[in-house]
Amino acid sequence: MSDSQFRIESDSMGDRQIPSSAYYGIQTLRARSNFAISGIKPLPTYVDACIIIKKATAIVNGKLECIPQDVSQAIVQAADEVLEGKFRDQFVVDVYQAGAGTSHHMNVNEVLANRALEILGSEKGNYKRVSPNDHVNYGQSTNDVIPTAIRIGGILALSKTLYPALDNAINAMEAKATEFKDIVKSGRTHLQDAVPVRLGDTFAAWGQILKDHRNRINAAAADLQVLGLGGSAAGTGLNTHPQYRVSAIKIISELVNSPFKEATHLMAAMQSMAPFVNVSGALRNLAQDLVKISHDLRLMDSGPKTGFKEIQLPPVQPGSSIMPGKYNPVMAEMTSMVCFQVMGYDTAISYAGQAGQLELNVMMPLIAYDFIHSIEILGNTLQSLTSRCIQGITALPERCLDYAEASLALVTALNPHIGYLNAAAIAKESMETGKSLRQIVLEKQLMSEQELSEVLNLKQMSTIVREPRTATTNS
Ligand SMILES: N[C@@H](CC(=O)O)C(=O)O
Repeated sequence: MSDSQFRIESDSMGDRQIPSSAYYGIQTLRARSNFAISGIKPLPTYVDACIIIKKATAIVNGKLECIPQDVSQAIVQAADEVLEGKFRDQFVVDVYQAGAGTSHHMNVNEVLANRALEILGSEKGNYKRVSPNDHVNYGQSTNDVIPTAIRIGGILALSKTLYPALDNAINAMEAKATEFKDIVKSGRTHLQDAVPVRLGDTFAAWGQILKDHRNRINAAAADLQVLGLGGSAAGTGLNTHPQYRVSAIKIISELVNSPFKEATHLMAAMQSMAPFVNVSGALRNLAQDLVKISHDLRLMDSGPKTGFKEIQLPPVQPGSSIMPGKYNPVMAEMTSMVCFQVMGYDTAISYAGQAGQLELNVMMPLIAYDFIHSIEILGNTLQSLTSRCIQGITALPERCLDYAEASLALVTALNPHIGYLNAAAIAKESMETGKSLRQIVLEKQLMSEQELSEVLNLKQMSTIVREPRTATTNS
């Protein structure tokens, strides 16, 4: 390549050739060659969060005359361009990188500085005019910017991806609860026949489970609103203007449209990863119940000829490369796998979360990726599961009723009338002789026909007991 394809940049370690077209600079270049680890680049939401911080700090540092006005404006314009989706291929440092995230942070500083230089009519790399460290990073350190960016990234991912997906999933479950409210099916506990339930209530319960998780996640996420920006390198705020912190956080709140506030103690906000561990725990909790739900969907859909087949999941693609006409519960299978990944991320986040030392936790790049990715893949999964599976589920009411009627656990309803031991003997005889519960009870003259019909009423048995009904019964 000819020299014009490169510019020379220098740092404390010497000179390096940088491709002329690149907006990143020498620190990014070094990090890129040091960390050829996973090939995974920073998540766009994480880049957004970092750029939002840089935009807010450039505005405030300009107003406070810590950096020149024109430089401030050019950085803000550069930040806006990145937020619009430009220069995204310039964020190139591997997820597994320098502790604390200094490499990604410098990548952000360099891209903004070089684009700001262009906006001001200067050459990329002319860092005397706009410096990644002295201007874009004025009053900041990786150590306060990155924990702030993870918080903002978490809030962005929750509000754009996970919350809407959870709300859709909850609505879909509630719609199915209404649609299937009269369908009686056999309950199963220990995977053995149990007393009857309603298919609608199965979906209503899942809706409630998801609602409870949304509340848990939302409660845990309150901690993400507390920012330690302004602490700079060690939480003391060295090199920051006294009015910078409050103003920057105010602007961030406006940009994200979410009410952030200052940390009570900047060192605490820098050292402790507890907010991420806490939200990640809530995500893990959701993932665990989602695994349960997706496994239930697979069981209830199993068949078509040799399984439960109480419900039909909508076929979305041919299931087999060799078995023709087979449709597999692929959306539920995918859901389980994503949930296992979320649980894995939570384990990694908890290891990283306890690995802080003295003023800093340097494991933040891992936390940033795993935390934001967890939220996003859970959100995307729920969105796809809802639209491609839950909303299209149909029921097979006769199949459900057949199982419910065949269940020996129906005998449970006889307990209050003939006692547990008599009921157990009837169930045993029914199992051994193939006679129906009804036939045996009548043969033994334990109850009248009319009494039996009232007690062995599957609709009644599967209706959830609620306060008014209890009150009527008691009165
Ligand atoms: N993480 C760096 C500081 C920085 O990049 O701002 C350190 O403490 O060495």
